[in-house]
Amino acid sequence: MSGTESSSDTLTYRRIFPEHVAPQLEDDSPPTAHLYLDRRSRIGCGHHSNVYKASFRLPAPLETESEGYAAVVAKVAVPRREARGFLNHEAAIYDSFPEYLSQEFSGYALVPGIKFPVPVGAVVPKFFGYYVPEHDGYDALDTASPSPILLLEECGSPIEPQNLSHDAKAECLSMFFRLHLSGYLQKSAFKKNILVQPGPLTVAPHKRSLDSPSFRIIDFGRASRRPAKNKKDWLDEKDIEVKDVQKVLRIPRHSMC
Ligand SMILES: Nc1ncnc2c1ncn2[C@@H]1O[C@H](COP(=O)(O)OP(=O)(O)OP(=O)(O)O)[C@@H](O)[C@H]1O
Repeated sequence: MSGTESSSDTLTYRRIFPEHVAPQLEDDSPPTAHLYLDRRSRIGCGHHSNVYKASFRLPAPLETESEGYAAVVAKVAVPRREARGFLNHEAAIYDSFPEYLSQEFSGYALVPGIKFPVPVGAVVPKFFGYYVPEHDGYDALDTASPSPILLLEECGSPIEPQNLSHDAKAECLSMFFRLHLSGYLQKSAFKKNILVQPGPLTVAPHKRSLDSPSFRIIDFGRASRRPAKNKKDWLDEKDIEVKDVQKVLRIPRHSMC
């Protein structure tokens, strides 16, 4: 992959995750994608990273039927070892997520703690890969080198809990239940880590609208996976996370069963 900061500034990166090796092109060259990144397109920042809107041109014909562009966000770590560590960990978590966690609306289901069926669908952004600068002996934690890049689906802006309907809050909470059921704790329950964007309308004209909001949980730099043994601590942490999310969403305790 090559990354462009300005028209005259191109860097080459290689994909670490997903690990699978794409088939070589006929002339034996590796497939190449292009990321068009402009520092002026920053849309978010946290304690450990900056997040930019970017355009990602996929290699053809390997990743898609035809060559195409995807609107993505590029998350890069600030120059601190700890931040690089978080980004590495987050990339491994995204790489391990089952595919259904990033698939759009897929129906209704009963989830623990909620008495009525809730919509189930994507919980996390789609993962477009984790890339490191291409040079010998590259050390992702060495802050003298450019940061690796985590490429994700763009998922809107942070929620404002006071503006959310009852149903929307139930949907956000149920996303955390689905994440937990899939074996993950996010461990950073803040409103800035739940994003909302216009979602697909189920009735004509089927365009995207905030009348049908679409939510995603982001920021998995501190996330943990359910251990095979000694699950007690994990289950306790899960209960704490549910309470934290309820607080963030301003859901009164007595409304849960
Ligand atoms: N997939 C995305 N789509 C749209 N905006 C995003 C996305 N990911 C991150 N952002 C924006 O960037 C901000 C910072 O991202 P994030 O919370 O992942 O950074 P961080 O540095 O890991 O956070 P922390 O402060 O918890 O260390 C988010 O609050 C959000 O506004």
